[in-house]
Amino acid sequence: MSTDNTPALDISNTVLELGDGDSRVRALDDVSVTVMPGELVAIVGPSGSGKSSLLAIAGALAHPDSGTVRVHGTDLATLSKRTRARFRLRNIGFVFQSGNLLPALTAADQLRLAGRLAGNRHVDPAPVLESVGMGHRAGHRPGELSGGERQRVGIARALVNHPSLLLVDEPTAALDRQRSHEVVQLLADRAHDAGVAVVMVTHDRDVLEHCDRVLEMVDGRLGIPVAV
Ligand SMILES: Nc1ncnc2c1ncn2[C@@H]1O[C@H](COP(=O)(O)OP(=O)(O)OP(=O)(O)O)[C@@H](O)[C@H]1O
Repeated sequence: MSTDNTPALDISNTVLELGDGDSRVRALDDVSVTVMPGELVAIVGPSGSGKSSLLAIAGALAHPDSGTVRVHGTDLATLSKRTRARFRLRNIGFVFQSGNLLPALTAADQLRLAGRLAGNRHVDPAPVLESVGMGHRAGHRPGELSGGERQRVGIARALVNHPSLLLVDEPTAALDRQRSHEVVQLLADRAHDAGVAVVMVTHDRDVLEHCDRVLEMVDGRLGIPVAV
């Protein structure tokens, strides 16, 4: 049961082990973190420290060996495979490194498809594209867009079903400095204005100033907050 004080994401004492035999790795080692609606939280840390694994369990793409993951009060482990897929489509948005758009679809159709997959047949892409400054590019395919524009369409697609939680993996990897600031400022605005909880993995220390909290992962452990 969720209330206004319910965290958008509540990860508690999770352990995730990957691989077999001698190559078995503890990707997450007793990780706990709570993110409230309206917060933009950055996760930084060295390569292999477990950042993607954290996003994977938060997005119900992987299941921890122990510990719990709650999204807006729902314990993901209590959902059947089918219900979990529907829950993910409706409540969690994903933004990937380079937008991850389908080459053949216009910006508007990327959003319509995301809506339909979540059971939303009557999505109106225009206001969502407008909200990320892409209203004038609704009819363009990814090949006709710049890297920053593609990333914005990717964010619009992730927002089209009004998720309570947005999981963002290296959104600035393909962008120059100015575009990087614009994209992360956009994520901060969505968090603060629409109350979406945003968890962003990044190597880009330049953009941390836009974040409400920065947490560092080292060897599968989530450490103390980093001062920005
Ligand atoms: N499928 C897998 N099988 C075995 N080990 C894995 C698997 N996926 C990841 N790992 C290991 O788990 C650990 C955490 O990986 P993860 O991808 O979460 O790190 P990361 O911080 O996201 O790294 P990067 O910044 O390079 O993307 C690493 O030691 C990695 O080698």
